Amino acid sequence: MTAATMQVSQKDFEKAQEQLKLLKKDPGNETKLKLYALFKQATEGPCNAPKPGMLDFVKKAKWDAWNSLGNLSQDNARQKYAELVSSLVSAESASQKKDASPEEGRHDGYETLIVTTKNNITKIMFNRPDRKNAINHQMYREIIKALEEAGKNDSTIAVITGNGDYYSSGNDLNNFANIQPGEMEKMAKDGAVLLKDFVGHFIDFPKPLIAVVNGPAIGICVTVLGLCDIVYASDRATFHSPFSQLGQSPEGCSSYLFPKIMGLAKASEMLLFNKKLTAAEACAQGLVTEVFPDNSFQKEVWARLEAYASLPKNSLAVSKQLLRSMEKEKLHAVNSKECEVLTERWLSDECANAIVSFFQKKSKL
Ligand SMILES: CCCCCC/C=C/C(=O)SCCNC(=O)CCNC(=O)[C@H](O)C(C)(C)COP(=O)(O)OP(=O)(O)OC[C@H]1O[C@@H](n2cnc3c(N)ncnc32)[C@H](O)[C@@H]1OP(=O)(O)O
Repeated sequence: MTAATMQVSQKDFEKAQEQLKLLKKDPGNETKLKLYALFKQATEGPCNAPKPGMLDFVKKAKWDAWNSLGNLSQDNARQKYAELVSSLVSAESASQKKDASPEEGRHDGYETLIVTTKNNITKIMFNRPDRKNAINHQMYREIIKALEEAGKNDSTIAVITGNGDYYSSGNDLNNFANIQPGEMEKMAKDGAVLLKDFVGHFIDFPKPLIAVVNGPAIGICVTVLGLCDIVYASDRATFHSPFSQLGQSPEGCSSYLFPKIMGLAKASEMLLFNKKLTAAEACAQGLVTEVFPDNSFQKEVWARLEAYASLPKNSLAVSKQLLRSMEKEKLHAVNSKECEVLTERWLSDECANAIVSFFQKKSKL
């Protein structure tokens, strides 16, 4: 080795020591031992320390690592140390770049959702996990936009799911907060227009629409399940539509579809008496297509959906439309009626008291 290389190597060695301190991720014990051994070899030469006792595990491991370098020269040890640090720095910066780069196929322009198209599937993921994916006004509008995009793009199927531990806790009750007395009627009317449009987009969705219910589901996100073509649920999911508890009334065409799906008595337990169903109960009553163990839920469901999404796209679309077309007009009429009734409910004392009670409970915690 020439004097010039030795100089560079010494400089690199010092730089590497500084770079090592800046690493954010622990490189792991094996690498740390290698670094330790190379550092000792580079600064002190071959191992000259007495061998530690068998039970002094840490010192023994360090000694073994240093001793294993034998007669490696100090220059070579410095060089190898610098190379190892450099590889750790490169790996960390590559993984940071990967984390920062947008998810493959991710659609722009959404704040409350993550929308992606991959493997012929457009995935619409509720993304307010810290609010249990409660649906605020912006999110209603973004879901409408995402359904419009998914209906027109090249994907074969669309999937709705939730990010985090909840599927969705339904309507964000803040949609009813901070409304001045004189603005109540406007709030109710605007809310009904938005809701009708939202549910209308589920009724008219032209391709297979699949709900992947990853956790508890409440309110509006339960009722529109009747408008989805398939509902897969984790065994951690629950289904709750506490409308009378909230002084409200059913929406999402559930007043018509739930009795058709599960029979009038079971639908009444859910929609009138706030009965919360487990995933197994919802499956037995026909609202859920199949339940999967939570620990294999994502793997099993997405493998199945990818297989479905490789089927002929146009055949699936026309068949879905055939299955739904007889009911479409009826469903739009039901949607209009439900929104009309809800407009009145939102102006009722029963509803106002329930909302106040939710916020009072929160403020007491
Ligand atoms: C255009 C309008 C259309 C309206 C359509 C009609 C729709 C009707 C419905 O959807 S009715 C259903 C409404 N939803 C609820 O009543 C659920 C209310 N939330 C809860 O009961 C609980 O938060 C919970 C059971 C979902 C979760 O309980 P827990 O595990 O104890 O978590 P937290 O309560 O601490 O939740 C964390 C954080 O999120 C806030 N949050 C959760 N859900 C909602 C919600 N739906 N609206 C507003 N905020 C919600 C919760 O308050 C916590 O906030 P904090 O950290 O305290 O600030």
